Amino acid sequence: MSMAITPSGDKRPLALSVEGLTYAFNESMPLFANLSFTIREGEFVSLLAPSGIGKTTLFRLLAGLLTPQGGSIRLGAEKVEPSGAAHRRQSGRIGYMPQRDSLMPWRSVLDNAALGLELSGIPRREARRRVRELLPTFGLEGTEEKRPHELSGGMRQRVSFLRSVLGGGELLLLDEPFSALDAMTRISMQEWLLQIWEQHRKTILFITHDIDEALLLSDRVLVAEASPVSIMKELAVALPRPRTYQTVLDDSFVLLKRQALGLLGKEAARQEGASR
Ligand SMILES: Nc1ncnc2c1ncn2[C@@H]1O[C@H](COP(=O)(O)OP(=O)(O)OP(=O)(O)O)[C@@H](O)[C@H]1O
Repeated sequence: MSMAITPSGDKRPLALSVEGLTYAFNESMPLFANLSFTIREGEFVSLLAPSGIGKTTLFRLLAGLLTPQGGSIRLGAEKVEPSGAAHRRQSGRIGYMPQRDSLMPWRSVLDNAALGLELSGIPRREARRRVRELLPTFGLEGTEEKRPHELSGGMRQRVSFLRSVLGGGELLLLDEPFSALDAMTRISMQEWLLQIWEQHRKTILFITHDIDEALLLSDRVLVAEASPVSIMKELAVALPRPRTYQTVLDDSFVLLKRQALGLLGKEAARQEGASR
């Protein structure tokens, strides 16, 4: 169950539905205890969580790589089953973008970005055609034949994101994709992601430690404070779109951030104060 600070009248179908999820690697340290939350189709949801809380484990559960010890996970109407035919069908329905790009150093931008499509059985020629079509939108025009070491960190993350968008079905899991970037690149990547998302409206679950990033990008922020994660606090972000980095200076943003810090408690407010 999640505790909503703003009621939602959203009627879009559910893209992801987690109900009563329970999981522990060992009994003395449960990671999830009866956790429930949903994401609607086309929604951008951030999960604001400290390190070590179990986000990688959550992603593995959502992708059907681990079996819940209690509760259920549904992608659309279909239950995630960690084995058998259902899992094979589902494995293409989730796209995953890790913290650091996992591009293959010997492959060109074109071939790296086409990899997700190739793995889902699309012939190489067709996969490359689809990548070429999207390169300008992703700010990667003219980089087709470059190798990853010839690109900046931001460009590498864009290639990685392009691969996830092309290869990964209806739900994209983004695992702190900008945390390794310097502050300026990070801001331009956030603005870029806002633009891309507004064009594609993919369903996104975005993990971050950064309150500004979560509020700037999302429709809704879920807050996981401590292990085991059980009831997540929830904040609806009703800021108008399109948003740009300037949005963080608006009074309505500052008000919302104050609300978020209140939800997160004193510890987060102290850390936030220390980092300014
Ligand atoms: N295969 C495993 N066997 C036993 N314990 C595990 C295993 N995988 C993870 N853990 C433990 O579960 C906890 C959560 O791990 P997880 O990697 O999911 O956290 P995380 O939030 O992704 O961490 P970080 O932000 O540091 O990447 C950690 O204490 C970790 O040591």
